[in-house]
Amino acid sequence: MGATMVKPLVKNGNILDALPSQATLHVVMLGLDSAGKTTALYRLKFDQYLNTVPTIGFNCEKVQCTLGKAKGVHFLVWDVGGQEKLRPLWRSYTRCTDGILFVIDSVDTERMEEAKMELMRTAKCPDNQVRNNWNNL
Ligand SMILES: Nc1nc2c(ncn2[C@@H]2O[C@H](COP(=O)(O)OP(=O)(O)OP(=O)(O)O)[C@@H](O)[C@H]2O)c(=O)[nH]1
Ligand SMILES: [Mg+2]
Repeated sequence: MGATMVKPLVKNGNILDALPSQATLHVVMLGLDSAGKTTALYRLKFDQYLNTVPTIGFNCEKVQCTLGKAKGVHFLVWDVGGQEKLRPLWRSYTRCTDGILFVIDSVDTERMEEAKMELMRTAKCPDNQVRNNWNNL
């Protein structure tokens, strides 16, 4: 499992240096079905590997960073179902978010091209272009 940030919050410099303390940032987790999104979310939230079922709709958890430069920052993580029939809905989740995590199952080589296509489609969406504006936080 791996993840790529396709909507960076700042153009230059360390993203963690730019985070206001005590901020709550909205992050959307995307990726093909069975990529491991919900598993990763529950690992972040509960520090455990839990059994999952395919997500129809979304899961949402607030995760607080307790270490390092991001200490005190909260992330509201939206984990959206990755089945093909659900992917047209991704845009409505990414439109007003601070960041996107794209999760890939690195051993699923047969679907790597499909994952790449969906990642590129997400990255090219005009709503998801880089913005460099902290005024709304
Ligand atoms: N071996 C291994 N299995 C994993 C890993 N992450 C997830 N899995 C398994 O892969 C399956 C799918 O994981 P989910 O987290 O439900 O996948 P998802 O991306 O949320 O899938 P959708 O909700 O359908 O979009 C489950 O059986 C997990 O236990 C991992 O890092 N390693
Ligand atoms: Mg899921």
